[in-house]
Amino acid sequence: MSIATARQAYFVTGTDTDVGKTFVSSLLLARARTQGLDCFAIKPISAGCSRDEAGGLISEDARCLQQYASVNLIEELVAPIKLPAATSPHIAAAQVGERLQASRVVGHIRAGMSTRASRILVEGAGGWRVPINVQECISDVAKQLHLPVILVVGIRLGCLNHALLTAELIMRDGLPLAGWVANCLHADEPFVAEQIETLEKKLSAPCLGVIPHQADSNVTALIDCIRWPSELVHSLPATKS
Ligand SMILES: Nc1ncnc2c1ncn2[C@@H]1O[C@H](COP(=O)(O)OP(=O)(O)OP(=O)(O)O)[C@@H](O)[C@H]1O
Ligand SMILES: C[C@H](N)[C@H](N)CCCCCC(=O)O
Ligand SMILES: [Mg+2]
Repeated sequence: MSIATARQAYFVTGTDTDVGKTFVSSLLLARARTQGLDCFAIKPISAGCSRDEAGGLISEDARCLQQYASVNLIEELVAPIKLPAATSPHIAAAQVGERLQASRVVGHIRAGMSTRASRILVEGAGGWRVPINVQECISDVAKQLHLPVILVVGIRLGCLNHALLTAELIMRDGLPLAGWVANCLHADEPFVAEQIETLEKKLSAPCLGVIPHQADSNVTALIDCIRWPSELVHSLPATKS
């Protein structure tokens, strides 16, 4: 098995909710797919699910991720925990009389990850320290999985503080930050280049891509804007012997 086809799995977090974790994960899947790699993503906790005609819960994130995956997982594996309220997972769970537990969430993810693939993503819920119960956060799920982390930075005013705090916490939690992605959420955002330059200087992990605002949300047109962390390793210049 070559390095390119060896299994690589990452936990995808963001500087906040709605910063493009699903969008960037879809883009990474689309890229892996064009490289002929087996890939899929799991969205372990989906809060804010809509309802189908039969009253069943729909995880829009999971549907989007499945659309770009090349490995077709059953819905229960892609989106094992679906909650109707569009709020923090611990509140959404309490609304339906449930209590989430990191070890059980991890069990669901491991079940999904037992499917063979070269590239696997696990999308978090909101940002790194989003509570899943009174004691535990979504970061505890990532920690128990021991996965390297990809940080999606939604480029907007305030993202520098959020990105630097998140990167610091990921490393303090003992997980490697495999890379970060600058996701341009808005077409008319001022000082985009300056903010990205600041992050390049202050974050120790590599930038995996700068994703422009894409009005029609068509990720396929953007596959050259991003790299998987392993691709950066391969693009490093060879050392002289
Ligand atoms: N580069 C972009 N260009 C245009 N629209 C974008 C871009 N990135 C994200 N969006 C849009 O912003 C919205 C939020 O993105 P997304 O759903 O990926 O966020 P998220 O971080 O996954 O949120 P959640 O915390 O709910 O999982 C979506 O409507 C998405 O299509
Ligand atoms: C419902 C939403 N789209 C996310 N899935 C959950 C976001 C939780 C954010 C909690 C918080 O940081 O205050
Ligand atoms: Mg999402």
